[in-house]
Amino acid sequence: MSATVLFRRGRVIDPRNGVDGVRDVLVQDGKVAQVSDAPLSAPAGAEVVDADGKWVLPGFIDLHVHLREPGEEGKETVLTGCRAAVAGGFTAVVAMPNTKVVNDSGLVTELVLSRARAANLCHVYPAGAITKGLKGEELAETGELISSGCVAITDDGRPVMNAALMRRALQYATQFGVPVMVHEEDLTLSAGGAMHEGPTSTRLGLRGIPASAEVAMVARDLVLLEETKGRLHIAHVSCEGSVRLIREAKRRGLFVTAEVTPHHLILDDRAVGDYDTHAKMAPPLRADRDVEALREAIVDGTIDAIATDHAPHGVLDKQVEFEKGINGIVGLETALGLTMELVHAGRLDAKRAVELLSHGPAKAFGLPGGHLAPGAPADITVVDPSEEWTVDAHRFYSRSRNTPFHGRKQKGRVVQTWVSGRKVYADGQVKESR
Ligand SMILES: O=C1C[C@@H](C(=O)O)NC(=O)N1
Repeated sequence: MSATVLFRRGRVIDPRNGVDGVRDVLVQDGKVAQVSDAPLSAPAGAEVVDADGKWVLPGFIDLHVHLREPGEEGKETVLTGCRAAVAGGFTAVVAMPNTKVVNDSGLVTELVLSRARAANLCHVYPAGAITKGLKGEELAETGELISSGCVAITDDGRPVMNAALMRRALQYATQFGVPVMVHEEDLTLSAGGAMHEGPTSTRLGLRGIPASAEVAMVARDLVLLEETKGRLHIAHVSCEGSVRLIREAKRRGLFVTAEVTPHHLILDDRAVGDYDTHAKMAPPLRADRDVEALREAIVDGTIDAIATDHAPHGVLDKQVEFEKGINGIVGLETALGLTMELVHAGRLDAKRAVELLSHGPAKAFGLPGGHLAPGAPADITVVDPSEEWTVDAHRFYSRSRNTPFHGRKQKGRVVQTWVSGRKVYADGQVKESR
């Protein structure tokens, strides 16, 4: 049930609508009803949220989440992933198709959507596969995927190595008005690599993945984008060379958007330390110069969104030799804290940080939400910007705990999450209504 709610005297940061100041926000019937400079009186029966000293924000939208259902429910399910999402302040997530069965058909899309309806916590938007079975050989039924509810197509986890196929995917997806989301990795350059190629990989004696494995594919796809006049979204950008190409493509007016993960903004390849598989992911953590370039790119608008690439894996996937460790880390419950590190360090202003987590992703994929104008869905995240806390992976709502950030001190925490005017997370508890 969505009640009448009054968020009182919070700092409302709504970048799309140019709002940054103390406001009252009234929510009715699952929508934002009023945003007011002057204090509002609470309608009879309204729940009042004292937001003094807190930030009242458009709900966060994560363009890149692995929910693992169907097929790997031991790592995550749609339900446990949605719990982790709302605990992290996310009111909407885009679910990657590299499940087992792959989401390359309307049937799997509908299954994910029905699990999301049953979870009834946050919005879940499935992404469908570009190619059947993610094999990179034959296009999946793009039209069927989109009419069943997919908001993008992607082979995430794998690149589309066949350029002709990629070109056709861009042509098709454009007709349906959805972005092609790409995992940029030239497999002939990354083959056998376990981490970024640089002094640290040399010291550890690990085969490296050069930055060119990503940059060369970004270059190829921007050429194809220009030719097809399609719509391209570049997932988890990790290096300086990619940033430079995307910046230039945007300047020339190509329809390209891009995301970066919190971990690529915070850590460099030295985090692999002593063969720590919790610092292993695709693309790998890069050099400090790349991290610096990514930080500049989120500020200047080259990057549109912070997306977590939440990638749950089991203990046995990680407690192995580094080369055998599986790629990926969970991210939903640490994204805000890590982003706030950049805000507190003066590297990112609060308004832009909020934009990267809300309006930026909404705009990139054409999703509802991401702002708080009257009439917008009442998807709202309340943050205490000064609460200090320590990441404890054992307390994650996610079914998996694979994070390099366990024990890290954070300042800034999600205190409440509201979806369509319903409180789904508060006081450290997910509020289920199934
Ligand atoms: O692209 C990907 C896929 C993901 C996964 O675990 O599915 N893990 C990663 O680290 N990168």
